[in-house]
Amino acid sequence: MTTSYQPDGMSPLDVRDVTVRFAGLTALDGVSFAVAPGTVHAVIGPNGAGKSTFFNVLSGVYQATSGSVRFGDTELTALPPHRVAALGVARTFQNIALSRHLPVLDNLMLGRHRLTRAGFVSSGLRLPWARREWSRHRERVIEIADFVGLADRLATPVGLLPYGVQKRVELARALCMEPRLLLLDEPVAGMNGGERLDMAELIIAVRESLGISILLVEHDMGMVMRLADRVTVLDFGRRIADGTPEEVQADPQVIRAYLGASADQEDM
Ligand SMILES: Nc1ncnc2c1ncn2[C@@H]1O[C@H](COP(=O)(O)OP(=O)(O)OP(=O)(O)O)[C@@H](O)[C@H]1O
Repeated sequence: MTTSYQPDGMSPLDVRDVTVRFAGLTALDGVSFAVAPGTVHAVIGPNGAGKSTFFNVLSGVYQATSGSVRFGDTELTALPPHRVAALGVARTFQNIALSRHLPVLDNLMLGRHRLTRAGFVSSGLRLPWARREWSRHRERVIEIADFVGLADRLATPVGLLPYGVQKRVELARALCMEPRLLLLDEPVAGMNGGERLDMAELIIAVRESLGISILLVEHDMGMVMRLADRVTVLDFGRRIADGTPEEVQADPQVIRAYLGASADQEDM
């Protein structure tokens, strides 16, 4: 399971030998793995393992010290965040990054911005073509809101919604970018049990109905085991395992590094 990396030639994402160093600290150390199209791939590991650093490299926020990340035919590592987004890589954040005072609909329309011709948000809808474009995008946004179960919340300011519903709005906003790859950073953090199950169902629906590949960083192991087709495990910046949830769960190195760490914490 932890044998050296073999490119399969058809992955939407090929990560090869990615290393990230910050002034003397190696946050990622030669990490390689592949995300197969239309799958949910989880990246897990104890605190400080390098998961967020990896997401930041993928979305263009950090530059890798060395290595390559190919999305289809495109090398992502040298691109700034807006260019990565333009290729169809959308991201949600650990902490909700929405405009709390704006209604759900407006937040979702902002997610559409990169797909517009001249930016209807800034053009103020003065021109007829801008109005037509706005209507077309609004229709699609309403479809997406319906898909994620937000159709009756479109006029509500985001800040007034329960936390679990706000996380749903964030996912919907990412979908409004019509991504090919969705990066979900701890999508159920801070949620109660019912909200977690709802979010798990929604993530499965996104994969099955929309065929979008999903890369997931998540601490909730139950969630990872339920959702992921494949799991990559990091520890101190190194890949220590890569396989199906069952394979990874049974891997002694993973038990020691990750599950062992949480068992220690429970004992404390
Ligand atoms: N901008 C930065 N400058 C310096 N060190 C950093 C920076 N970002 C991350 N690190 C360090 O890199 C290592 C990996 O951190 P990272 O946040 O990627 O881990 P993580 O697996 O996401 O952890 P957590 O589960 O706690 O979010 C840590 O030692 C962290 O302190």
